[in-house]
Amino acid sequence: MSLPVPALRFDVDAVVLDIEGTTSATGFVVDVLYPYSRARFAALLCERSGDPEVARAVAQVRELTGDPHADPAAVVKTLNAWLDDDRKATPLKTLQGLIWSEGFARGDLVSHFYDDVVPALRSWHATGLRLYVYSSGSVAAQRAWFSSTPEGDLLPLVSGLHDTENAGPKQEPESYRRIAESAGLPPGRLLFLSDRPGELDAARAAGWHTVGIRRPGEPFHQQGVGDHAEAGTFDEISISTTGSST
Ligand SMILES: CSCCC(=O)C(=O)COP(=O)(O)O
Ligand SMILES: [Mg+2]
Repeated sequence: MSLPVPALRFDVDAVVLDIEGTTSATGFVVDVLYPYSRARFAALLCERSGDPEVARAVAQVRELTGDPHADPAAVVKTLNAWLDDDRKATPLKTLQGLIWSEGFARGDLVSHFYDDVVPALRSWHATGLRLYVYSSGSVAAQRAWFSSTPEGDLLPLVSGLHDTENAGPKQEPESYRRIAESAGLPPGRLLFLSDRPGELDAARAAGWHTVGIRRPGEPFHQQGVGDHAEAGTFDEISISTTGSST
C-alpha cells in the first residue's frame, strides 16, 4: 500500500511560521498563557517599572489609549481588555513575552504544538530548508515557546524570529518584504503558513507563496483562508529546496 502523496508542492528556501492557529492551538494560548499573564501584569508594572522594556511598553499603552497619565491600575485594565478581545497590541505582547519567558524558564509553562508539526519541522530542516517564525507573540515569547516544548528544545531548528516590533504588522505587505530582506531571500523563495486570510493576503502581495492552515476548532476554521491554497495539517505540504536563489 502506498502512502498518500501530499497535494501541495513547493520549491522554496524558507518556510515562515505563524504560531497561534497554525503550529499550535489558539485554545492553549487563550486558556493557559493568557490567564498566566493576566495574573502577573500588576506585579510586573509595580515591581519592574524601571525596567526599560516595561517602561517602553507602558508608554506605548498610554499612547495607544490617548491617556498620557494612565496610572498602573488603568494600564492593567487596558491590558486585560485587550486580552479579552485577543487584540494583538505590541505593548501587550511585549509584557506577556516578559512574563511568559520567565514562566517557561521556571518550568511553570510548556508550549503546545499540533502532532503533525514537529515531525514536519524536523524533516524540512533536515532537507536544508530554513525555518523562521513570524508571530504577534513577541520574540522573547517565541524563543521561550520553541525552547520549552514537550519534545525538547526546538530553537536550533529556527533561523530567525520575527514579531510586530521588528517586522511590523502582520497584515501589511511591507512587513513581509522586511523579513525577506533580513533573510536575504527573494520573495518567491519564501512560503508563509498561517490561519489568517489577512496575513496570507499581505504575504502574497509581497510576492511570497502562501498556504492557509485550517484546523478544526480554530477560530478561523469556518471562515476559511480565501483563495489561498489550504491544508489541514503540515503533512499535506511537500517542500523541496533546490537553493536556486543562491
Ligand atoms: C509564543 S507566542 C504566544 C501566542 C501569542 O500571544 C500570539 O499572539 C500568537 O499570535 P500569532 O500571530 O502567532 O497567531
Ligand atoms: Mg495565527
